[in-house]
Amino acid sequence: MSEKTLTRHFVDHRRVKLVAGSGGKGACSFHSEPRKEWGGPDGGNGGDGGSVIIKADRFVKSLAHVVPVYKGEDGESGGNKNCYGRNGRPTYISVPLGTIVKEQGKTIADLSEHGQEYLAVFGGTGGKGNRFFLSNENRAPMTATSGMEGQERVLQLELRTMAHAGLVGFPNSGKSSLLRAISNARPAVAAYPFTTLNPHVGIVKYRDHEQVAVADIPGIICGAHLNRGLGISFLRHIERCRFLLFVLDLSTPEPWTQLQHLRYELDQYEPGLSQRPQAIIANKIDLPEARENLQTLRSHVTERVIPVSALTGQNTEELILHLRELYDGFLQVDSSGRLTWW
Ligand SMILES: Nc1nc2c(ncn2[C@@H]2O[C@H](COP(=O)(O)OP(=O)(O)OP(=O)(O)O)[C@@H](O)[C@H]2O)c(=O)[nH]1
Ligand SMILES: [Mg+2]
Repeated sequence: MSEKTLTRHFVDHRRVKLVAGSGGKGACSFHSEPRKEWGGPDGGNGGDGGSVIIKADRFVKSLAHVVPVYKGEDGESGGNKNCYGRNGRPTYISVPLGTIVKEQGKTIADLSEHGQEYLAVFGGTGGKGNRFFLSNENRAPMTATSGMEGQERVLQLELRTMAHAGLVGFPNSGKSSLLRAISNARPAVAAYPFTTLNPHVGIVKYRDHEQVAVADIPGIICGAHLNRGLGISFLRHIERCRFLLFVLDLSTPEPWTQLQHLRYELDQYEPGLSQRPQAIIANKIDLPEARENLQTLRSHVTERVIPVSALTGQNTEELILHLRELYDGFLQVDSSGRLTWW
């Protein structure tokens, strides 16, 4: 599948209506000779309706296949000879890891582990057959109830890419080129802004088999929080990143002002987001004008600046090593000793 096709089919939010299955009807029947000792009511209960369950699946990468309405399977009606109706089977909606389930804007589930499930709507209970109503007072009940309706809900699904580090930068600063240079990911690269429309995650592999996931997201411009460019809604994809890699195009005049703008836009999305542990990547160091800007950039910022060329691969080792330092530093901070990221 070409990059363009992938782009078109990537969906990171969906609104879904879920209706669980209704319970089956209880049966009303008698075996022969009612009112005699050996006769009597034998209508079985209806089966319960099937629930609808949202399940995280690491092989699913987008919400594109999620349809607007899901209807759970209804329970079967009960039958004579006290036969119970079959329960409706549960309906599963497979979603990518990192999917948040929201109801009226409030988060109600966060599916971040493979196989994790959220039972979104319960199926209706099956109706009772007339056998259920048999009592000493009433030896020939004629009552059978219908099953209950399944629960109904409208939910929003939102995908938040899960990566340890997020690449943040202006369009054309070389984020995708950098991801290609340091990882196995192959996002599109082109000399026009907003080439990247969807997040891509690349895995940086180390000799000791440790793996660090890095997310490339669309470029941000001044006023993105006012919906300029592609806006900032896709910043949801770096919300979970533990550290940020600001990618600056060092060949542009005053690249440090880019950094200020980026931080401002990040904080508009979520106050304090720009303060995550970070490194500044000064890209395009292969260009002469970039080399001139490097010293001035260093004098403008206190954070570590790593000059690289995503195009030639120059100094990408330093970036890869620093990424590992950030990653190891985070693991030490996590006093629980569990390698939990999200
Ligand atoms: N000379 C030079 N050009 C680079 C370097 N890195 C990227 N480029 C070029 O810059 C242009 C943009 O690169 P991309 O990697 O697509 O930039 P991006 O930041 O992902 O852009 P958007 O997806 O639009 O946000 C391409 O023409 C790249 O070939 C570099 O280190 N040196
Ligand atoms: Mg890109």
